[in-house]
Order: sequence, then structure tokens, then C-alpha cells
Amino acid sequence: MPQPYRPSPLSRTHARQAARRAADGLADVLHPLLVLGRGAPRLLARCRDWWRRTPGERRGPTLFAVAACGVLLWLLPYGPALATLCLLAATAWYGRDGASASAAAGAKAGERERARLQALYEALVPCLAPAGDPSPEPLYVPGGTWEQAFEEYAFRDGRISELLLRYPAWFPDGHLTERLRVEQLLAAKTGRGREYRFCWDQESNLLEMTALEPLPTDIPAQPFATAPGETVLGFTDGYEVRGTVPVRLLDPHASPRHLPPVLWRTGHRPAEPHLLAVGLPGAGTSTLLRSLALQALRDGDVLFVDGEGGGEFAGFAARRGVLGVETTLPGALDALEWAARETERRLTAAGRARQRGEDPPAGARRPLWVLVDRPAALSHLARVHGATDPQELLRTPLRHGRAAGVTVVVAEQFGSDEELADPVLACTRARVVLGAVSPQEAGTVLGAAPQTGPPRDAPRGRGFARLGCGPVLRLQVPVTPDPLDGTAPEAARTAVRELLPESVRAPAPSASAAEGQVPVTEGQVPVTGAPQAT
Ligand SMILES: Nc1ncnc2c1ncn2[C@@H]1O[C@H](COP(=O)(O)OP(=O)(O)OP(=O)(O)O)[C@@H](O)[C@H]1O
Repeated sequence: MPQPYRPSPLSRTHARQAARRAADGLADVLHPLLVLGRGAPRLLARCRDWWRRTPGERRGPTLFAVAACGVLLWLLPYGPALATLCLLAATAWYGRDGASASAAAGAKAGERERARLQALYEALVPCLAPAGDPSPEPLYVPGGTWEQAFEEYAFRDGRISELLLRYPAWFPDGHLTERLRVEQLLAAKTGRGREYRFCWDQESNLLEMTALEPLPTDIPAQPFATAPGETVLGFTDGYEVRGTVPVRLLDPHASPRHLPPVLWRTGHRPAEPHLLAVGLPGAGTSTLLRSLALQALRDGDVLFVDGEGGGEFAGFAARRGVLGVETTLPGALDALEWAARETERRLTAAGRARQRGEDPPAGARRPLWVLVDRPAALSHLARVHGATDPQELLRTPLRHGRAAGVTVVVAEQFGSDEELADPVLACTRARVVLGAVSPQEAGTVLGAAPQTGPPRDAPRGRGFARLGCGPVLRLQVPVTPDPLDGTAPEAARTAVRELLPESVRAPAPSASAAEGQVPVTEGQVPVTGAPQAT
């Protein structure tokens, strides 16, 4: 049966490019007409404004002077032609690109929009117009109008969606608190419940505000199309990252979308080999760990240490590639001691192989992920019982994990993050913050404050990510619930179940596939069954 014709994305792109080229060509040909068409309403608007500003007693003489000039031009040889030429020149001048943007915008703005812009301007006056402003012509003055400060704007659904405003040169735009004051005011006055991106152009004293579309919250766990060594932390805005991955949505009837992922590179040469995620309670850090574990299990082994002991990772127990799910202090200590020894063993094995001019053995190459949820709780217990601090045991995997193919991910809650040990803070250069935290709080974890702040009703799994010294990206973690959590949507739990490796009780698929894996069930200490542990 012949298949229905489905245009490929490439041909659509070509069609779009062809249409764009045709439109560009047409715009070039019609450019003079477009300039005149743009200039005429601007000129009219200026004349109307000027007429409105002219006091009543001067309107009569002005009209008389204009009429006299008109008659004179009419009588002069070539007068009408000269007048028409002057009018065309003036129209073209006002129609040029960037000419009198605010005046043009003002002409387009309706009464309600003008009122909104004026209200916003007046709200900004106390922030941007202090007593004793030294500028001869202040941009922000009580009783001033928005046209003098707002260069560009756009409305969407009756609310301001974009704004480019000029701020005074004296404004301390290098101070985070001063910036945040203006940003919070703008966000509050332009409509709550939305997220905004603020770009401060310090060279030109311009602030650009853009209302952002919400990030999609219906992306289930799935095998993402990534290169080896790449892990999807979540999804972000299209303008921040290059490239997209095809994504299936929770709704089985919805067509797949191409979304921009936040990709974290792990393996032997990454700049950010370990990750620290800090979140508000219930914001989704355990979910992030589950999402990472499902991706890591495609070609590696995973060891869970759950400091809270809430059974968040019980669904992973007794699965192939899962070396352990430790929920108690003794179990966690044994597991982390093993992870430290395993890191050393891999380093030694890889070093010896290199001396012989060979590749490291497969057992030293297979990625190992150590996922630690709430280590501060374990450290507290260890202090009480006089045991070794589990975070200290992470020192070796954190310091040498990169060369040994060991990746450490630590998740902690705000409030307990001060109890994170130095090695954890020093070696985790990939950072994630989850929950509706203030930009300052996010900045303490990420090392730079985000240009946006999450709305008060931030969905679960929403936050920010920063890889090394890169930009702060908005992040939405895929829906990856505990498959045993009855409150989570069934479709999302099924997606997780489908990705979980087989149970260790199922017959091994083949000897080579099981190489380097020794399954350990929940509560078992990985050290006893650790592969090639020395
Ligand atoms: N990205 C997400 N999309 C949808 N639901 C989520 C997401 N992240 C978390 N949730 C839901 O929010 C609830 C809390 O998630 P999770 O247990 O991961 O949070 P947490 O930060 O570990 O909190 P706590 O440490 O207090 O348990 C769960 O019901 C989970 O299914």
C-alpha cells in the first residue's frame, strides 16, 4: 500500500528558505514604498502631537501662517512640485529604520496599552529618579511620560511581553541588589505568574525584559537521543542552547516535539565531571537522580546512597547494573568505602594498561555512577555515632573519578547545604538548583544569579542549571517518578518501568552484556559483590 506523502523536515526548511528569499526580494523591490508607508503615519502622529501641544491662543496665527505659506508655494514657479518633494523627503525621513521608534510605537499603542506603559513608568520613577538627580534632562521624573524612557515594547494577550527601557547613566547596574529591585518591580507591574528574562546592556544603559514561555512539564522519562557520554539534565529555552532532541510527551496522542536539552557531558575528559543539585523540599532532586540513573544504566553501573531512607529509589533495587540501594548508615559507609576503593582500582588498572600501551580493561572503563541523596543527614548520623563522615569517603571518587570513569551526583536540600563537605563543594562543577528560590539563593549554589526568577507557583522539577562557568539556564527536569509512587501519573510511572533494566532474577541476556556487572539487592553492601574490587 503506498505510504501517504509526508514532507521531510529538510524539504520544509527548503520551502521556508525559498519563501523567505522571495519575501526578501519583494521587500527590496518595494522598499521605497514601504519606507513611505511607514513614515506617513509617523509624520501624521507627530503633527497631531504637535497640534495637541500648541496652546489654543497660538493655533489661529499658526494656521494662518501655514495657509499663507501654502498660497505662496502655489504661486511660485515649481512651488507645488517643490512642496511635494519636501513632503516626500520628510515622510521618508520618518519612515527610515529605527526612526522615532517610541513615537511610532506610541502611535500604534492603544489607550489601554498607553495607560499600562505610563503606570509602569510611574512605578519605576522612585527607583530610577532619586532626589537631587544630577542629569540636566532626567529620564525618569514625577509627571514625566513613558515615551522618553521606553524605546521598544510589545504586548501579548493584553500584557507587556517585551520591553526595552533606557535607564540613567548613574544607576548602579553592577550591583545585584539594585538590579533585582528593578527586575522585581518590572515583573510585578507587567503581570505576575510569568517568568521574565532580563538583559542588562551596561554599555548602552539599556535593560531588555522578555516574558518567557513556560517550559514544558509533560516530558516523561525516555531514551533520549544523545551521544555517548551525554546526559540530559532537563529542557531549557531555545535561545540558550543550540540543537534540539526529539521528545515524546506524556500524552500518547500528542505528536513528538523537538526541544532544546541541557546536556551534561561525563566520561573521561569532561570539564564538569560531578554534579551537585540543591532544591527546596519536594522540588524534585530525587526525581532528577532517578532521571540521571535511568540514562546512566544504558551503558553503566549505578550505586544509590539514600541518606533520607525514604525508599525513593526502591524501584531500582535488584535491577541489572544497580550495584546497591543503600538506605542505612552502615550500608552507606560500606558502599562509599567500596566506591573509593573501586576508583583507586580503576586508576591503577588504567595506569598499568597505559604503561603496556594498551587500552584500559573493560572493567575499568565501564561508567560507574555514585548517586547520593541527602548526604547531610548521613553526616549528622555519623557524627552522633562517632563513625566516619560519609562525605569524606566521597573524596577519592570526587577527586579522581574523572580519570577513573566514576561520576558522583550529590543531591541536598536548601538549609542542609551548609553541611556539605569541602570535597563535595570543590569538585562538583555542574550545578542544579530546583524550586522557587530567589535569584540570590540560586546564585549562592550556581555561582551566578539567574537572569530570571521562577514564578511563585513553579512546577515540580523547575529550576536552573549551570555547567562550570557557563550561563545559568532555566531547567525543567523530565517527569521521572518512583514507579512505586501511587500518586504519580500512571503514564509517567509506566515510562520509568519501561526504562528500568531487567530484574537480576531474570536470566542474563548474554555473558558479554553482563560483563562487569554484579547485581546487588537493596540492603546488600556492594563491597561484598563488587566487580573486580581489590
Ligand atoms: N520534574 C517533575 N515533574 C513532575 N513531578 C515531579 C517532578 N519532580 C518531582 N515531581 C514530583 O514531586 C514530588 C516530590 O519529588 P521528589 O521526591 O523528587 O522531591 P525531593 O526534592 O526529593 O523532595 P524530598 O527530598 O522532600 O522528598 C513527587 O511526587 C514527584 O513525583
